[in-house]
Amino acid sequence: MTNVVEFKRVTKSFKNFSLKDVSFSIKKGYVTGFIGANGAGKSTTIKLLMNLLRKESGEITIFGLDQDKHNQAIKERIGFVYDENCFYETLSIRELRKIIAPMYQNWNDDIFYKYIDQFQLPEKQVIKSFSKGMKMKMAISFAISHDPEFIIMDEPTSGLDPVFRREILELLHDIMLDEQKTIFFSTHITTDLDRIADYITYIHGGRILFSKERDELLSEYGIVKGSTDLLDSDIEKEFVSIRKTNVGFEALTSDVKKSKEIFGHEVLIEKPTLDDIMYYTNKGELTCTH
Ligand SMILES: Nc1ncnc2c1ncn2[C@@H]1O[C@H](COP(=O)(O)OP(=O)(O)OP(=O)(O)O)[C@@H](O)[C@H]1O
Repeated sequence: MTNVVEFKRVTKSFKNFSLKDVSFSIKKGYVTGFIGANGAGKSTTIKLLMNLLRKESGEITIFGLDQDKHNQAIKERIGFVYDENCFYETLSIRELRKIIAPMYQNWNDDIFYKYIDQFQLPEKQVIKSFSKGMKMKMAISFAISHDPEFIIMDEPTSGLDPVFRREILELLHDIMLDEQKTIFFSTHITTDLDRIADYITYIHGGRILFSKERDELLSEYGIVKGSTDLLDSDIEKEFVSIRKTNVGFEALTSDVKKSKEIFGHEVLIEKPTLDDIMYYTNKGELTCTH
């Protein structure tokens, strides 16, 4: 399987935060959801990917090309949607199109107007009068009209109501009907990923905790529930993290098979949600590092 992106041991430090040896890849032809808590390093990673920030060490290749040597050629093939609106707000869509379209060799007005019409965006109205949802739809329309093969989005659904979110996810779904396209997007809303993501990359405290196929992740991990009498210190080490209450324990395992071997039918093992995996993994990390 081809990788569109490879991060190899990338580091970047700010005064109070650093990305530490970040390595992961993004598979061609799939949707990868990028999850992590507030301040985990998602936007920083995306800015590094877009070459908007300089890395301190490591290597980033996109389409097999070195990011620094082929910056312009790479940008032609990427559509980028950023969470903060960087469009000039006193312009209208029509005026902005005149500025943005000539920047791309492959700009395609048929694609652009298809989405402007589909989203019912007013072409002549100033952008500052748009709602958050309209701005996001507009940003996506601009980002995909040069027919990019790789689309990167920083929190495209954040702050949008469920109807807008569903529309954005349907648009992403449409884009993915072309099997050559790849999407990488960050989000806090893990239920959005249930609808669309094939792979999940999880960042926590500037480190990638896992980057895996979603179905594989959800079948390897499980929530184990049982009586605390079943636990001892060795068994507890088998879990990512554990929560004890006065009625028993609840824990996340990253190896359902092994938990079944250990406990047999004495526990209940449930399928986790991505939120469960994030919650228990965060908890485990905190237990290990503090
Ligand atoms: N230019 C900068 N200078 C100093 N610190 C920065 C800078 N950019 C980001 N940071 C810090 O790096 C950390 C990670 O920020 P980042 O925006 O990557 O997180 P995030 O995962 O995208 O969070 P959120 O989900 O809240 O948007 C934060 O603590 C932030 O304050």
